[in-house]
Amino acid sequence: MSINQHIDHTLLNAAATKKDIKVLCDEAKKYRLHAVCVNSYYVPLSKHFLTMTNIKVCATVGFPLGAMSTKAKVCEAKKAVEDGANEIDMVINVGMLKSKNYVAVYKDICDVKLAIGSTPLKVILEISELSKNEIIKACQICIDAKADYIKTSTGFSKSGATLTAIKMIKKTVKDKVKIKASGGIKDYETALKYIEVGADRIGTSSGAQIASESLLTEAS
Ligand SMILES: O=C[C@H](O)COP(=O)(O)O
Repeated sequence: MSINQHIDHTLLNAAATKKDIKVLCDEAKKYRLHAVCVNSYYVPLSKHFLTMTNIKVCATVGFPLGAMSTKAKVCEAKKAVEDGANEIDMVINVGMLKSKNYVAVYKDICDVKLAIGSTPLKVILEISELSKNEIIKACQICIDAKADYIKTSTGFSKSGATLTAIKMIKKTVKDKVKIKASGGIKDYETALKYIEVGADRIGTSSGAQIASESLLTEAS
């Protein structure tokens, strides 16, 4: 499979306009990317721009802090799926993980999972905020909660994905949960490295750039 089918082309800035979402969707169509990833408000508009294509729409939930009530996340996730979202990217309750309230973290994920049925659920850990042990604990909770993907980062914290973290996550989850590397992945070469160490999906605001570089590389 070429790299374009691993890419969630992402636009999550608060100031993103309808025009910006159209550009995002047009780029996803041009390069036949796997999905666009947008804030949940923009799901209907993205579905509209992607009509008659098989490009998925991922909606973020509890983004970017993950610090709201589980009920609020459930409500946002349900509405996004009703609006046509094909995948949900939710942020864990980072504060509860760091407080060792693992039941709250688990329940937060389980309740969203239950609310969205068979829609794939990606759980964002925000690894830049976590120690190595906290990342491993979060991975184990994601396995127990039957998350479909572990996603490293929101792209809104001090740093994003690292190859070291992906290797550690892969070692912990093996093939039980897929991995989405995200945050700071800006070029084709870097994206490939993430796939080589175990990422199944790349979340990036540089999806068009990466896909265009991959075409140039294949052509040369
Ligand atoms: O969800 C993915 C991230 O927001 C993308 O991060 P990025 O803007 O650093 O590419």
